[in-house]
Amino acid sequence: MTTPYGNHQLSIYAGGLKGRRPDLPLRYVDLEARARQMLSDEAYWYVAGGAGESSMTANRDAFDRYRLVPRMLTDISVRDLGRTVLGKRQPTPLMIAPLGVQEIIHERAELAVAEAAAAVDVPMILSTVSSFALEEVRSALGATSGWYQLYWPNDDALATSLVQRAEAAGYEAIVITLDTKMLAWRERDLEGAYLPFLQGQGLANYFSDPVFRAGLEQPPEADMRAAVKHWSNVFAAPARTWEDLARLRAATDLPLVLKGVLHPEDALAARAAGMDGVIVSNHGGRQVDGSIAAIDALAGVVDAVGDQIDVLFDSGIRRGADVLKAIALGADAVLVGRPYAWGLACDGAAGVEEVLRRLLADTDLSMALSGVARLDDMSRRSLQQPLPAGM
Ligand SMILES: Cc1cc2nc3c(=O)[nH]c(=O)nc-3n(C[C@H](O)[C@H](O)[C@H](O)COP(=O)(O)O)c2cc1C
Ligand SMILES: CCCCC(=O)C(=O)O
Repeated sequence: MTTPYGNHQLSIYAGGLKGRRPDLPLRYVDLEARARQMLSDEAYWYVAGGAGESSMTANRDAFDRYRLVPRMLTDISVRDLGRTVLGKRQPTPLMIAPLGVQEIIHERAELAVAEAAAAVDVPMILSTVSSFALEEVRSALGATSGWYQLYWPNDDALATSLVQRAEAAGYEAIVITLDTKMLAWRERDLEGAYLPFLQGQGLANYFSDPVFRAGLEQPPEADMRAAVKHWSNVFAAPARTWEDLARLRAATDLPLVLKGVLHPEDALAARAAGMDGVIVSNHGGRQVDGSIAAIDALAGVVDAVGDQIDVLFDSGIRRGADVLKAIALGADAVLVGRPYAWGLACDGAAGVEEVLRRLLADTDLSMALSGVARLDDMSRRSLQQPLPAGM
């Protein structure tokens, strides 16, 4: 994608102003506040909350300790935000992060997000715990790429079924999320006694799966409680170790990407297990509170495996400079999470689309004003070493 709002000051401001609607504030904090008005307290806190506050806050504070060092008098009149991910060129560095159970945010949930992703041609990673079945969401994406995020169930036949359904539907890669063998101690959700899955929300992929259904005495439509109980038994497998990846590797020809990698040695283990990529992420501070800020883990993982497998990044991307910093440190692409959830809450597909367009415009302008014309030319030379905490 080149120059979303052109090069002339008037067209840049006209482009930005076009999107300036009272129901979709421009600043992140205002957007989140507006979304909060649209949501129940429980749903808002489910999205906004973490496991405690420490790692969520650290994700943002750490970004501020990396500083761009702009260069002057380079030709930035024609720009390219494109990146190559898993061997395929995409027009922007953004991908849609898998966020589960989106029906608590908007009734059209992942279908609305898929339409927005298609409008901006940003590939979407669909969660296993989605509110619409993976086949329907794939259709809503049109020609835009989709990846399928697997919560690796405690039943090999179900895992194989989900992965093969994703492959048949046209998803181009499988993301295996490793950091959620169980949900963390999340005080906000515990306070509200809130777990939407227990009402059957976010379980469309399971309820439509023949292997899952075969494990039930009655279909979910006839006995929801039993179906939810079965889901909680099969959702995850705490005993799984690196050796088990071989069975998933054998179940599909699609590229496999591990999400939730923070330690360079885990990145090396991923490569040794034949994985095609990793996503450096602390799940937006929702799992191990007190874990390293995700951006602080990125350089170590890139240095360990970045020349051999793809390294993606999420957890704390809010504005253009964040995208640039992650790419400069060596990420091939970045996943956008909570910001699009707020766009979805405020205005469905149109809200998500607008949030993505604004983030791209900011990324384009910040890149250009840093003196870089092609995102592929961002490197650690554009960054100051991180400042010590508290500076
Ligand atoms: C409401 C919500 C639901 C999420 N659900 C999933 C999920 O189903 N699968 C997954 O791999 N990650 C899930 N995540 C984590 C995101 O994919 C991503 O790692 C995180 O949102 C990044 O942090 P940020 O949104 O603060 O940038 C979820 C995050 C949120 C906020
Ligand atoms: C049981 C799946 C949880 C979804 C998720 O990953 C999250 O809420 O962070």
